Amino acid sequence: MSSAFEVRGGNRLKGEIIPQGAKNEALQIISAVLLTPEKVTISNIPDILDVNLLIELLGDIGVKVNRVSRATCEFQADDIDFVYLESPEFKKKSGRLRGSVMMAGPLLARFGKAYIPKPGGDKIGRRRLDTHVIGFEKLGAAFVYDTDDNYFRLEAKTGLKGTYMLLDEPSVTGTANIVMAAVLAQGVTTIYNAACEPYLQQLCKMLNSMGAKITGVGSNMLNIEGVSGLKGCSHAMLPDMIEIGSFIGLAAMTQSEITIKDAGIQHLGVIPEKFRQLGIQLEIRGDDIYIPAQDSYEIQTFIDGSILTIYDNPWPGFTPDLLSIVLVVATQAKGSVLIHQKMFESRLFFVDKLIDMGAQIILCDPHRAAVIGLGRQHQLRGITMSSPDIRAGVSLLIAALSAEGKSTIHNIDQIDRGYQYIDERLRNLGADIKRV
Ligand SMILES: CC(=O)N[C@H]1[C@@H](OP(=O)(O)OP(=O)(O)OC[C@H]2O[C@@H](n3ccc(=O)[nH]c3=O)[C@H](O)[C@@H]2O)O[C@H](CO)[C@@H](O)[C@@H]1O
Ligand SMILES: C=C(OP(=O)(O)O)C(=O)O
Repeated sequence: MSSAFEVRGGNRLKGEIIPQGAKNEALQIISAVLLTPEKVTISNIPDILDVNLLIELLGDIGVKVNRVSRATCEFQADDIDFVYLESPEFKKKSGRLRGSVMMAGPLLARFGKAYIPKPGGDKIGRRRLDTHVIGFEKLGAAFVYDTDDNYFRLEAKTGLKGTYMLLDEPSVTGTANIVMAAVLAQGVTTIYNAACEPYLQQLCKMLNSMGAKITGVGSNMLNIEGVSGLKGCSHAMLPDMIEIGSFIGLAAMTQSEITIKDAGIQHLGVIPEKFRQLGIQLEIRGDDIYIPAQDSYEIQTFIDGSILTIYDNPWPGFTPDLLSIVLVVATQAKGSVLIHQKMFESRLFFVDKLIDMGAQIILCDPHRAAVIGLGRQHQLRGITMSSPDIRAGVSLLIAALSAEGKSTIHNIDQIDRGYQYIDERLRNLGADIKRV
């Protein structure tokens, strides 16, 4: 696969775009197929690197995978290969994505053992697995940590037992992992300070349709009454809220008129409101979001007139995965905003590329960047750059599409791991972008 995008900026885009199925939901849902020997059918699967890699990994460990169409897949986990799970090949491959850690919960629950290699995913700061492992331990599993190759071996010789636990932090993948382990544990598990992103709400909905008994879905206190087995089901992924936020940012930055179709508005939480705080006009039309072409947008201040701060928080707070997008959109707004990325310590360094393009940004420290909007007084300039992580990559792509002249973005595997056919879909809206 080619590894760069060549973009000529400045085109105003126009048209409709349909969001892909949610990447982070897909990684949980596809891991959950390991919980039953029966057939599970999943639809609205995004055709992206991370998800395809997880599906491949499941196939490698013996799950029968039938890709009915690009977006729909049938899985049947009735014959798991534990020898492969301990092999160097598995360690290497599963280390390429973050989502593979969520195979551990289901495997531990159903077979009493699991392995977690050092997970991949974005290099955006420390990403510890303590919440996952301590949660499994509370359910009765023992673990051995191999410090040489960062490998966890987990075992639950006498099965898992339900318990009360208060999580140290509401980890998204950690909560998913513990929930998937607890559904087959003996007795009742209560998880307090649980993450409750729509990804998790969807996972719980799916597990309940398989016969699990989970209550409190959508809150930070989940109650799970263990059952002895789960059956097959069908599940459809929600639209990807991070893609939706990215498209809102794209429309504003390129002064384009775009309709985002079937956006699953009721699941977007504060996302539309954060873009409105940047002065962007959005109209909710049924389940679509219409963004009119806007010559300018002005960042709001707080009620007392002080400078706006946009920061991340666990759901229902604003997702950290959209802060890079908000930051890039602010570079062309009127006014100023402080972007505070609380969760990750290395996610803002990409601003040096935006500064090279002519944006006015002060990186205060690794977590905070002050953006002084250009208010369209001049355009950003195209440059050659490399995408450090998935969301910074898309933010740079948005900057390039709004910039004067040619930009080249390298390391676009980072973008492809989360955004389906992005170049083709942007070309359909009128963007000048090609893979080189
Ligand atoms: C595959 C997947 O689903 N990835 C998502 C998942 O990653 P993931 O599940 O890995 O992220 P976690 O929720 O575990 O936490 C992310 C980081 O934030 C820190 N943290 C977390 C909670 C908190 O209250 N305070 C805090 O500082 C953690 O220490 C960690 O460094 O959730 C992240 C946080 O929404 C998203 O960025 C990732 O896109
Ligand atoms: C950080 C992200 O992904 P991952 O957790 O897979 O690295 C993301 O989706 O923005």
